[in-house]
Amino acid sequence: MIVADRIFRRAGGLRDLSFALGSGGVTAIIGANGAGKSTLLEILAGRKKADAGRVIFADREIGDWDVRMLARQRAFLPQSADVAFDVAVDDLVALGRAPYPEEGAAAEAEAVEASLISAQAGHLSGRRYHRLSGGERQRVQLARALAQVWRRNEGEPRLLILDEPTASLDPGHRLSIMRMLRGLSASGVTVLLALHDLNDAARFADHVLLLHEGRLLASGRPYEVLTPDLLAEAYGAEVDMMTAADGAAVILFR
Ligand SMILES: Nc1ncnc2c1ncn2[C@@H]1O[C@H](COP(=O)(O)OP(=O)(O)OP(=O)(O)O)[C@@H](O)[C@H]1O
Repeated sequence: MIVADRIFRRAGGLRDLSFALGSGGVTAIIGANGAGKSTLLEILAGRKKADAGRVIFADREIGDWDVRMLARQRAFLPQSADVAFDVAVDDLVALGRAPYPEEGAAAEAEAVEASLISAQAGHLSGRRYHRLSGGERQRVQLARALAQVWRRNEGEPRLLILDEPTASLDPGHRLSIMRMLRGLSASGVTVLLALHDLNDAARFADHVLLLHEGRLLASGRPYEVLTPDLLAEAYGAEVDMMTAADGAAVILFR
């Protein structure tokens, strides 16, 4: 679905990053502050250019995509998505439907409502965005990204790129959103997200990419990447690994 081939970018510090991700599944990009996660996601989304290397999305170089066609197949939620003007929640989420100008009002309303519900924000319909809390805003922004790739029929290849989508959420909402993203990935949507919560990466990701100082330090299944040695190298702190009652790995930094 998406291939990064020897990505190099000076501003962002990325050095020789290569990997390939198939369709579906959840991939978590982890790493310390400044490791290059946001820069990498923006390059993969086609919003920033690499100085060298290529990104191939669905068999075509990302820069060769028609802008509207790309917007229908991949959505990107930046780390600090916000809006400068006052706007109604539903209108903000409806911006995600901009790549579908042929769509009627009823279909747009259906997409907006479904996306708000998926993002645990259905009850925020009708509110003004600027009167919401930080976590509520983050869920509405996520709904906008979901609306962008929303389909009545599942199965089409789609890519959702999310930069720390749960950073402002309380534990209950965080878990609900991670479960929802897993469900989406099971229906064929490829989910690629930057995460700081390594326990969520352990529990919900199929694949983990560990960045360290702009390089790919490790890539693989969570149990292959989330090891004490690799985490100590990437984060500069010792970790204890435990196992939760449901068998999930629990990572505790000392
Ligand atoms: N436009 C830019 N020009 C110069 N340096 C940049 C630019 N954008 C990012 N950087 C630098 O590149 C490095 C990687 O930044 P990036 O935002 O990708 O890190 P990150 O892994 O997402 O960090 P965080 O966990 O703090 O969000 C940082 O040192 C940052 O200061």
